[in-house]
Amino acid sequence: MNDFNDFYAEGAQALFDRGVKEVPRAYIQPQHERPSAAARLVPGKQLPVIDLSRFHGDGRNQVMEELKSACESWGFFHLINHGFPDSSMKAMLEVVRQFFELPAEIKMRFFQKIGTGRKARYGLSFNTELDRVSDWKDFLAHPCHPLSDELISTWPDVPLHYREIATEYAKNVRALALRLLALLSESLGLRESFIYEAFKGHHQLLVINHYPPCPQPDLTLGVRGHTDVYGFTIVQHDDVPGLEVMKDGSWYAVSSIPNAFVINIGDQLEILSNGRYKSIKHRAVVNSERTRFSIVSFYGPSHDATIAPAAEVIRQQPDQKAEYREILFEDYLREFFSRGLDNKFNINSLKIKK
Ligand SMILES: O=C(O)CCC(=O)C(=O)O
Ligand SMILES: [Fe+2]
Repeated sequence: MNDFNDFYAEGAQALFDRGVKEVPRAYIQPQHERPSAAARLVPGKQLPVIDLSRFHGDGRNQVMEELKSACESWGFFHLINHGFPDSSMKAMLEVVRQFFELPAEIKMRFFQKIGTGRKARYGLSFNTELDRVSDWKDFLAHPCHPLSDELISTWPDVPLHYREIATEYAKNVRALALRLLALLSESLGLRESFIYEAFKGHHQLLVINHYPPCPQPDLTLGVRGHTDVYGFTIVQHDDVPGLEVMKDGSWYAVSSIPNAFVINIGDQLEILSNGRYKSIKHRAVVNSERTRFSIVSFYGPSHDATIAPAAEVIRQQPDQKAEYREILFEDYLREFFSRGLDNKFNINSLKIKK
């Protein structure tokens, strides 16, 4: 085994626990990807904030406009007053902390080198066989829909209340996701149930990212720049900064608002909206002081759904032409998971050439 693989198997948490003072070679990003070599970090500018409670009142039209504009320009927004129980957010973060504190041999019971989106997975990098540079993180991922005893029995049985708390969290995420689906449909001028139906059986994948402190945070990344492949993403952060969003060629650091979620548009909604809504590149940087967690729920089509630009959206556009080819979501996911993070499958391959 070369040292690349040695370090790979070890993972960021183990390196941190061992007290390494230098980031091993396998974690060092090429110059142009490093946080310090990146485009300016633009201070002050912030993601739009959408207040979900205002959809019920007088401000509805205005908030709908804000939602539309956030999805068109940023592809990202903070969501506040979302009705998601605070107790469920707190309990999830706590049980997740406990999971990552478990001894490595217990977490490794769930270890898989490559993801499929179908099985519970403890991972040390996106694709342990193909990534040329590893992420400074470890993570736990598992599907959450359709929720059944059989599905839940495939989730980690440790810590003690993990399954119970994650079940509650998954139900709350789904309830929020269904509200967002209706609002996003309406914001595109589609009937309320349009995206709900387009996603067919629906898929919901939970990914919990754990970023231990890093001795040389300028050399590595928690997650390299990527777009999310599902419909949209619902992210719960703790209070440690790290998420950065690419806009107009610059990286913007996203602040954390207590009890808010960060929502972002994924590739499938970019396709369905014929490019009106943007699946924006983002990444996570790490720091030398504090452990950071993000609890990420990907929501989107079931594997057997075919995603295509919506005819009604195309009709509203000046060119009135589909910009993307349709694709079976299973094929999209297969491409995505079969590559390393360095060579990630890209939505551009579906763009119709003019
Ligand atoms: O940790 C974060 O804030 C972002 C993680 C992320 O982008 C992802 O898991 O897709
Ligand atoms: Fe992401």
